[in-house]
Amino acid sequence: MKTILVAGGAGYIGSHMVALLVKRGYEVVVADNLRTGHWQAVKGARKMYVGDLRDGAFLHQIFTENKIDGVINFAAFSLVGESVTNPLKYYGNNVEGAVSLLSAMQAHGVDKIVFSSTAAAYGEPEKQPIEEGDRTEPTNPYGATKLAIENMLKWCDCAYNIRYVALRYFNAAGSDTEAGIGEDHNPESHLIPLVMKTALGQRDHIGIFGEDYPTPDGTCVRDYIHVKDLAEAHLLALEYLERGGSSDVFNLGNGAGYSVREIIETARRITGKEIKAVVEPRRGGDPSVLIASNKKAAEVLGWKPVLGLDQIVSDAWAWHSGHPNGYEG
Ligand SMILES: NC(=O)c1ccc[n+]([C@@H]2O[C@H](COP(=O)([O-])OP(=O)(O)OC[C@H]3O[C@@H](n4cnc5c(N)ncnc54)[C@H](O)[C@@H]3O)[C@@H](O)[C@H]2O)c1
Ligand SMILES: O=c1ccn([C@@H]2O[C@H](COP(=O)(O)OP(=O)(O)O[C@H]3O[C@H](CO)[C@@H](O)[C@H](O)[C@H]3O)[C@@H](O)[C@H]2O)c(=O)[nH]1
Repeated sequence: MKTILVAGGAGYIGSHMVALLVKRGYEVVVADNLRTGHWQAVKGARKMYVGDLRDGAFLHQIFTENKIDGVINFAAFSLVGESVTNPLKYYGNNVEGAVSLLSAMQAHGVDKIVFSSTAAAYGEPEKQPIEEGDRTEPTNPYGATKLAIENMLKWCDCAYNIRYVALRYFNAAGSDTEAGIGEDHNPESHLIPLVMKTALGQRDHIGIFGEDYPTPDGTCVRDYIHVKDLAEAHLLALEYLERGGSSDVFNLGNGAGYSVREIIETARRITGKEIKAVVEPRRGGDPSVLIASNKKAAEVLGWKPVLGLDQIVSDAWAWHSGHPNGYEG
């Protein structure tokens, strides 16, 4: 049985990864400092280590006590706006955490890593759908830290033969209703959970950040991808590396775009709630359209997302209506 270290496994996407790995018969070891994660989200892991990736002694203990076959790294700060006002917090956590993790892998002879990158690595896209070879020019420090780590991974492959898959996610959403886990960020900044909180009556309205974009209804268009489809892609990436696959970068998105207004309409239909929406000014740094080409992930990894927008919204609604206070109750 293979043992996988999931760094950031108590977070939103990481906890869904843990649940899938356990379901598919992997032994799972989690490392998380619980800064934004929740211990209650970690289901079925063999061990959970609470500590910081930047702490070399902490990682040395994990790699000494467990025979780790591969690593998946979700641990990062990921609030775009905060990264603009406090870039050192982002370089300090995201890049230093990755340096420390790769150093421990090198020291302990672990040679496979799957890394959470982001569509923010592209910045303002040159064309739609976005392909992996397109220009990468992040427009905020968050995206820049992820791109810096992708570059670092390239050099670590050359120097230490640590092979990697970097996965550039588009907009993750939804939940695993069977495992009883979901999205619980504080503060929450993502559109779908905020729409759910509005449907629950926890917020008076959802703000629509700008309606003067060059899109069909004037609101921003994004590619929403179910967190369970994301987790499946990581598993395929891990299996690809286990087969000897060479280091590479893949987009993970549905390949379809929905506007902010379309998301709110879908949520009204699925929840049966009114969901008041108010147009507000644009949020700085938002590209008008981000849609993934997922062709490369299909061809090389054999990944095909199967859960569309209705499933994403209904699973998000199941989680939020069943856990109105997140993991706290
Ligand atoms: N949510 C999205 O739509 C989205 C899109 C693109 C990329 N991503 C990336 O996916 C990853 C997971 O995102 P998420 O939404 O699940 O975030 P999250 O904040 O819920 O999860 C991150 C986890 O990492 C832990 N962590 C952070 N820094 C750490 C450190 N130094 N040491 C140990 N643990 C640490 C946190 O406590 C948390 O449990 C992140 O790397 C994020 O940048 C997310
Ligand atoms: O209250 C809100 C919140 C968001 N939006 C809009 O909804 C869209 C989606 O926003 P959000 O859910 O915050 O996601 P993004 O800003 O698109 O960023 C996500 O998706 C990116 C890739 O597409 C990743 O890089 C980021 O990590 C991830 O947070 C954007 O157009 C926002 O302007 C609103 O109109 N009102």
